[in-house]
Amino acid sequence: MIKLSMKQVQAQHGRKSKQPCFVISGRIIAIGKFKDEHPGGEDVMMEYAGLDATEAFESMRHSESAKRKVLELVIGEVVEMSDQVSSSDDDEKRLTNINTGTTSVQSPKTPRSSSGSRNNNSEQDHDESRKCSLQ
Ligand code: HEM
Repeated sequence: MIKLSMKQVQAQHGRKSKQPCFVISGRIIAIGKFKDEHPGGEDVMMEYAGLDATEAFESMRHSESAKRKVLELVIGEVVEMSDQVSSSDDDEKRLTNINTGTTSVQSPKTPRSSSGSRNNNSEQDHDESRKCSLQ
């Protein structure tokens, strides 16, 4: 079972992806195998690739067996990444903000040798925060 945010479903499982999926009731559904057999046609299925198809699915008043079929095609669930972050600790919040910001662009250009002058070597690279992850 994979866990993705809605944005990731959109980015990784859209029409043109290897494994198109849509979401029904928070479940990520692989369209591929079933789309050719779908009594309502392949096109309507692909139209929702990468999107939330819950309303469309419900509005067509699918039968119980159609609903069971949906469950067979589940490959994962949608989680909103921001919900996963523990908010119990102020430090964590701060690190998370850094993570979603621009931390990755710290180039380690601290000249150790050559010029010899260590004057302004403010070693900001000690920043442990980069180890923090959103998972
Ligand atoms: C994995 C998801 C889906 C499954 C397993 C599925 C399955 C089925 C099945 C078994 C039927 C035959 C009638 C029934 O038993 O209810 C059906 C009909 C239909 N489905 Fe889906 N469906 C899915 C998603 C969708 C979506 C997203 C749409 C978009 C609108 C859609 C549109 C339709 C339509 C229009 C029909 C009626 C076809 C007709 O009677 O001519 N289905 N579907």
